Amino acid sequence: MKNTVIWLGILFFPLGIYLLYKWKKKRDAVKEENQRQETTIYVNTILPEVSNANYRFENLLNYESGYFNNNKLKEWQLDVGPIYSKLATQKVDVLHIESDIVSVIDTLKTNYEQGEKIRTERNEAFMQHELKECDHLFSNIDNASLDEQQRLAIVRDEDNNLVIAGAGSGKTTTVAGKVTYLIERLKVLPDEILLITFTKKASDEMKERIKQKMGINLEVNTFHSFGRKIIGNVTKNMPSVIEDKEYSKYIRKIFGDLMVDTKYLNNVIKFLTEYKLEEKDNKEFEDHGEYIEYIKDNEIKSYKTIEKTINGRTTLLREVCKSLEEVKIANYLFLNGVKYKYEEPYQHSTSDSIYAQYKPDFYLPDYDIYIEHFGLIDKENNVPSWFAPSGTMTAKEKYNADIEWKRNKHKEHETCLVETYSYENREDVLLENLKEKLEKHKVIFKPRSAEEVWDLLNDVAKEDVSAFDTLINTFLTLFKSGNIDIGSLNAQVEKMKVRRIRKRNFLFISIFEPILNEYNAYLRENNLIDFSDMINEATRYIKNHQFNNTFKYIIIDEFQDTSIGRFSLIKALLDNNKCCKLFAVGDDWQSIYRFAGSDISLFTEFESYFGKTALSKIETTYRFSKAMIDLSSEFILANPNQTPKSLRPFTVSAIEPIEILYSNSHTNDDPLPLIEALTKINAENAERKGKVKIIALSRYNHFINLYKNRRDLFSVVYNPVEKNEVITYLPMPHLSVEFLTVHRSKGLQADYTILLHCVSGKNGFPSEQADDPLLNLLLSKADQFPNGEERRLFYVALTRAKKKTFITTSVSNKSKFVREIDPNDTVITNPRCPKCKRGEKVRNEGINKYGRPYIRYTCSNWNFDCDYVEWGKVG
Ligand SMILES: Nc1ncnc2c1ncn2[C@@H]1O[C@H](COP(=O)(O)OP(=O)(O)OP(=O)(O)O)[C@@H](O)[C@H]1O
Repeated sequence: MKNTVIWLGILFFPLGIYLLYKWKKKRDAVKEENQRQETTIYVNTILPEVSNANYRFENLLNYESGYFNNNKLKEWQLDVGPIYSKLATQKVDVLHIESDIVSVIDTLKTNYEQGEKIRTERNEAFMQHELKECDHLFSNIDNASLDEQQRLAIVRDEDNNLVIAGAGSGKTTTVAGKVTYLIERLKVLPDEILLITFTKKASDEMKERIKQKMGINLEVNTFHSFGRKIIGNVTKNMPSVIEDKEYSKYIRKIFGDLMVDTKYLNNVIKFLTEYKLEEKDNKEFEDHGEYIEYIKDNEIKSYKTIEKTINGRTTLLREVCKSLEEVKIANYLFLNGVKYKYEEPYQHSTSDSIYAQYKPDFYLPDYDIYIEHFGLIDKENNVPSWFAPSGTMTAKEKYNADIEWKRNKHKEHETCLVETYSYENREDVLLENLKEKLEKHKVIFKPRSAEEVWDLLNDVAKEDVSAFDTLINTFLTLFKSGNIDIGSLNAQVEKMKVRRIRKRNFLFISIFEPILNEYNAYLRENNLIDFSDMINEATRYIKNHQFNNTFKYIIIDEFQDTSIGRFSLIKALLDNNKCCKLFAVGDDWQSIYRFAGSDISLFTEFESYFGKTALSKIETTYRFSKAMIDLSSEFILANPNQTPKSLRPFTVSAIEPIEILYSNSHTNDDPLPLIEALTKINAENAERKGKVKIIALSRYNHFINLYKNRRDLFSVVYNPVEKNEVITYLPMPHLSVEFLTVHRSKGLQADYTILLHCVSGKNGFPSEQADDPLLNLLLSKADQFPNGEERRLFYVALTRAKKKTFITTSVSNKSKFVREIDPNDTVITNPRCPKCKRGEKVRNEGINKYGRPYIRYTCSNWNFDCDYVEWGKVG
């Protein structure tokens, strides 16, 4: 019995399992079927929505709806997102639905998942379609037939569009083409287009072009005129704009009023006398020559005046010292009533057959104390790497041996020596340490009063006071145009690592802030605005929805020179109206207004500022030859921060694109190379009928006046109709020349360009005038390549001429840019000094004291401590 039960168990257990399995399977199948039916019902219910979504997508693909832009796709995807998410998890092919319905669902999934790819392919085809349809339109824009890239840039109609162009590639023509396309093809109303150009002159020209072409009065704005319109529109009480002249005059008045307060005056004096420069560390120089150039570029005269006889006449001149740190010590002694003599011969004779008499840096006659400033060593007695060795000694050994020699001399003769060091200056304790050291030797400090020092500065250091005045004006303009606040400025300074620089910046801000507050209060009280307010206020009104953007298109020319303030205005307009599109055109190689607040990164990193952007390139240049493209591209790309472009010429020309003309004068006011260029142009065009357009470009405005005022060479007549001056070259009166600064020449073209006085130095090209580093707090941090902005400016100058660019320079003072582009840099009278590498090797001939002739080469920087000597062979 027991066995039977066991056997039955063995027999029926698997059967039970099997039945259980069958039952479960059936139950699952029923469940699955129910679910499938449920899903089928659901799918059927949302089917109209799916079909509708597909229909809308189809519509977007339809050419009738124009360019399929990113926003439209995003909007569609956002809308369709919830249905897609539900369908994405379903296996549609197993549902009880008909195959055509499956395909509707699959279409939605594909459209959703591959929307971007479909959109791109569709737009490519659509643009080709537009090119065909608009061929007639594009075949005559400003009497030119647009090229393929120009046409594509126009029909590419993304939400954000950036056109990257080359010089002379027809940017302005493309902008005119875009406006024509929008109005004639897309039926956009002129009122729905906001066209912004960089200058008033450009906006007048563009307006005229569009009027002539289409008979339409389109408003063309500058950023400022547009900002002003918004303010007028919102406030109904149009404020007046503070004039440039009034602006500087008023800032000066505020400054003068603030100076009545002694504390404020003391801050100004401290800044001017102790912190005028943001000094470079000796380690920052590449070679001795660079250090010397730095010294030359900055003032190394103290405030003390001494008698000098020049050409038989005795005048009082500020005493020249050898380094900036020595100037600082000299001024400190002078302003504190401590009498000193600079580089007087030591009271005991030290000269021998090799060395001349020792001259300590300073001597205090009232106390019989000498001061030596050891300017080139750090705390560990190391010298800068560029400091040259001497004979068998390393530079460090030599410098330290010199120090020891001096110390020993003072010990030997029992004279009092006080030492100061360069590292004390870096640590910003030079002057307080000096005071302490001298007071130990009973030196009495009798500081001059603040008023006395201020009068003195205005007497002997007028240039310093006026440079400070300019610095404040520039700082204020940039501060306001960048829409910056004092809090963030202070925070920026707080983060600076070098104590001295931090202190300098805070001192400046303490002088600047009261001026800013007074100035803003003055504007408010008098219902005035300045140029920065026009942009900033307008932005604020848009952000507050007090002004609504009804434009469909914003078109901006010369976008490479946009500032953060202007960007904020555009961004506010775009955020205010999601249907508004942006079309920006520019050339990053021609960005030249950093000093006025423009930020090249707005162009080079456009997408990170505006969001998804379609890029177009226009690269055929209609202005100049391949030789000029090669030369100018190589020149601009020497700055590794410039993005490469492949420009190509429209026509072939064998003419040499540049010619360098030399003046024998070292200074840059010699008109001879200009006359030579005009004579050559005249000869080249003897047969030519019609006018030859010549522009003469100068880095600085003051040289233009210098030339224009040469009544023996030029006649200047004002043309009231064109509102410009006609300058005729008197020896060849059929030639007229337009004199412009390079900045003003942006966007212009001529048959010939004469680039004036490309010499080295502060007034040269590149200008070696360094901006105060304080301005870096407000200026774009993009592109820190040395002379980067000057290089772009030179590029602008090089690319204006259709035929030829004459570059004028001085034989003995060629600028580094001229050296760089001159294919056969042969005309150098004096080679560079092999030691400091910056000065020139100058030949001297003479008879020595033994009556023998000699030839000796020295460095033109000899008076700046470059002691290079080479003896030549006589006969
Ligand atoms: N498709 C074209 N065919 C022939 N000429 C053209 C074409 N497009 C532009 N041009 C001519 O090329 C010249 C340069 O054009 P434009 O002044 O618009 O260039 P740009 O890009 O603004 O130059 P830049 O940036 O150097 O100031 C003009 O004389 C213009 O008429």
